[in-house]
Amino acid sequence: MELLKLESITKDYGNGKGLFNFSMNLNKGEIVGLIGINGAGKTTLLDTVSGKILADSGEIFYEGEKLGIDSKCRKKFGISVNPGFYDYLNTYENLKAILYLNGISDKKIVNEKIKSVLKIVGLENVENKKIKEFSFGMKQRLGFAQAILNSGSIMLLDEPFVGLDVNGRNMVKEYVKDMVEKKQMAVVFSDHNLDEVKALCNRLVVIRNGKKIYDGNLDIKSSIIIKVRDSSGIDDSIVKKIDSTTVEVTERNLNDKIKNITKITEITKIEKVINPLEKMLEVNNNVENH
Ligand SMILES: Nc1ncnc2c1ncn2[C@@H]1O[C@H](COP(=O)(O)OP(=O)(O)OP(=O)(O)O)[C@@H](O)[C@H]1O
Repeated sequence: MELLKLESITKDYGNGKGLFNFSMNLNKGEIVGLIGINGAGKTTLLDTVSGKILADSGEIFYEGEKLGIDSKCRKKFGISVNPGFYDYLNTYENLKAILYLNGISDKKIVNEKIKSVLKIVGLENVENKKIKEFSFGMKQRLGFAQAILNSGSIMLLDEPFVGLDVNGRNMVKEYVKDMVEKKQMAVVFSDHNLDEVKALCNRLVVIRNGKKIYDGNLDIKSSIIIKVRDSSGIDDSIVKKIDSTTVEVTERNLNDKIKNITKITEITKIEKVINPLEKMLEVNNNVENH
């Protein structure tokens, strides 16, 4: 079932930076990995959806209902991004503030919820520690605790694994998988690391220069670049012709395709294997560095 639909969201910061005509949907039970290099637009996308920043144009629908693009609307579907902290307050007080903002003030309930979430994120021993004394990894854990307390049917996590040790990363993965399965919620999380993303998500969205360049499953076949004597006679439906002596062949049914090519022309060299996702991120890198 579709929970969220984004239609042509644009947030233009100028100089080609921001988010451009970004559309996607989000269904119950999905864990979407949002991947892109630094500056690709991941945070802008998550902040636009959460209402932290205001988009220039576009539409957001929640369960088919059209919402405005101002932040107040988001409250109704309990979305969470890693929020900021009050540095001079301690762990308990920071989480209490989140619960108060969500209308939960009963002392007993507040206490129970905070104790339970601190146990999940492994911060139960630093309940009274001020955030200004926290390490980066501890802040990431606290950010995840805040996301848990804030989350309703959708959870948005901006680079939740950065700065976390192996235990911390596993804690986030296990919690997310468990919640999505039990509560049928939907999660979108961003990261640069393809392996980390693949280990958690069941759908992948790749963003480059503020635009969506891939949206689909993880089962993306690598392709192989083959140098041939002459590509002119090769059927376009079998391979992708790059130039007169180079073709790109996807790994699926590779042997059959190679047999077909060798019937028509001579293969002179098999050059390299390309993982399309890595290629997308590499190209992105080059573009961003210009
Ligand atoms: N308030 C702003 N004003 C102007 N430009 C901005 C603003 N916020 C972000 N940008 C620019 O928009 C682009 C996208 O930024 P964003 O933070 O969404 O990228 P990101 O994919 O989350 O990057 P990272 O992986 O480094 O967190 C970047 O080039 C960034 O410098």
